[in-house]
Amino acid sequence: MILTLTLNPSLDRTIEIAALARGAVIRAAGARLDPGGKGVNVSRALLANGVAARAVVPFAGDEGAQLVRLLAAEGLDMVTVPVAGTTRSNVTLAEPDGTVTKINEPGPALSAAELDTIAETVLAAAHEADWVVASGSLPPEVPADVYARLCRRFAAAGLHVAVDTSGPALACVLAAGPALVKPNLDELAAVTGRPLARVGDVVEAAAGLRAAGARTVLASLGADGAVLVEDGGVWYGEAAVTEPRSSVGAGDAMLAGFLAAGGRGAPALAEALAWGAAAVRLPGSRMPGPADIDRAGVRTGLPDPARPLTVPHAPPVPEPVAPSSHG
Ligand SMILES: Nc1ncnc2c1ncn2[C@@H]1O[C@H](COP(=O)(O)OP(=O)(O)O)[C@@H](O)[C@H]1O
Ligand SMILES: O=P(O)(O)OC[C@H]1O[C@](O)(COP(=O)(O)O)[C@@H](O)[C@@H]1O
Repeated sequence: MILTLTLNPSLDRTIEIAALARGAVIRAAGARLDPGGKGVNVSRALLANGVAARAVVPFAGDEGAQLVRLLAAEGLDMVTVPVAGTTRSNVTLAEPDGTVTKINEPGPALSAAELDTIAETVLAAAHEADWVVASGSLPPEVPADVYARLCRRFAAAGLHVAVDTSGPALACVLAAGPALVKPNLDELAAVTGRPLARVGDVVEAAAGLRAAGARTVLASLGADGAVLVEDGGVWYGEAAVTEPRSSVGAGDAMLAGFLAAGGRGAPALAEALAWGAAAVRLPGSRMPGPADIDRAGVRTGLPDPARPLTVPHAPPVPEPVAPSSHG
C-alpha cells in the first residue's frame, strides 16, 4: 500500500481559453473542477489503476469540505484531518497548444500542533504501507525543514519515503536521506543552482542530490521525458504526446506510475513515463486510468549527455542583498 501526505491540498479549477491576454476580458471555452494537491493526485492515479493507496488530507472550511466530497465521490481511501482556515483553490489557464499558466494560492497556515496531529495521523494510517509520499509546497508558517523531520520519523518507522517538493523544503529534506525525490526541471535548477541545458546537466544535477543524501532521483523534464539516477545506474526515457491537453498533474501521475511499478529501475521509469504522458493527454488534473495509458509509445535507454533540452532552465537569480543601514 502507498500512503500519501499532502500538507497543502487544493481545489483545482482549470479554465480553457483561446489565448492568454493580460488586462483583457477573456471568455472561457470550458472549465472543470478537480480535487488537487500533489499527494492527493498520486493517490487518485493509483486508485484509478487499482493500486492500493490511502491519502492523508488536511482540510479547512467550505472549500476543504468540497475537496473531501470530491475525493469521496472518486472512492479514495483517505484519512481527513480538520485544520483552521480555508483550503486553497488553484487556477490553471489552459490554452489549446498545451501551454498552461498556473496560479497557486498559499493555502491556510498550519500550526505546530496541527502539524503534529498530521504526522501522528500518517503514522497511524501507515500500518500496511511500504511507501509514504510527502508531496507539494508548504503552507504558510510551516518551517522549511518539516519534510526533513517527517522523513526521519517515517523512515524510523520502517517506511520508504518519497518527497516531491520545491525550494527550501527540497533543499532541507536531502540530508534526511529520502528514498526518492522527484524534482522537475525548475526545481532541479533551483536546488542545485545549476543551469540545465542538456540531458548531461540533468544527470550531474541529480547525482548532486544523491551526494546530498537522496537515494534515488527521478527528474522529470516535461516534454523532454525523464532521467532516473539510482544505485543501479542512470536511465533516460521519453514518451511522445502529439496532442497535449493539460500538463497539470503529469508529475503526480508519473510518480504514481513509478511507485506502482516497484520504485526502481528502467521498467519503473517506463511505467512512470506512460502514466505522465497519459495525464498530459487528459483535461485539467484528471488522472489516467488503464484505458488512457499507452505503453507502446515509451522509449527508455542510456542517456545521451549531449542531447539539448527543448527549454533550457536556469536557476533563479538571487535577490540582491540590501546594504546594511547600520554602518
Ligand atoms: N508536453 C509533454 N509531452 C510529453 N510528456 C510530457 C509533457 N509534459 C509532461 N510530460 C510527462 O510528464 C512528466 C512530468 O511532467 P513535468 O512537467 O516534468 O512535471 P511536473 O508536473 O511535476 O512539473 C514528464 O517527465 C513527462 O514524462
Ligand atoms: O503544492 P504546489 O507546488 O503549490 O502544487 C499544487 C498543484 O500541483 C498539482 O498537484 C499538480 O502537480 P504537477 O503538475 O506538478 O503534477 C495540482 O493538483 C495542485 O494545484
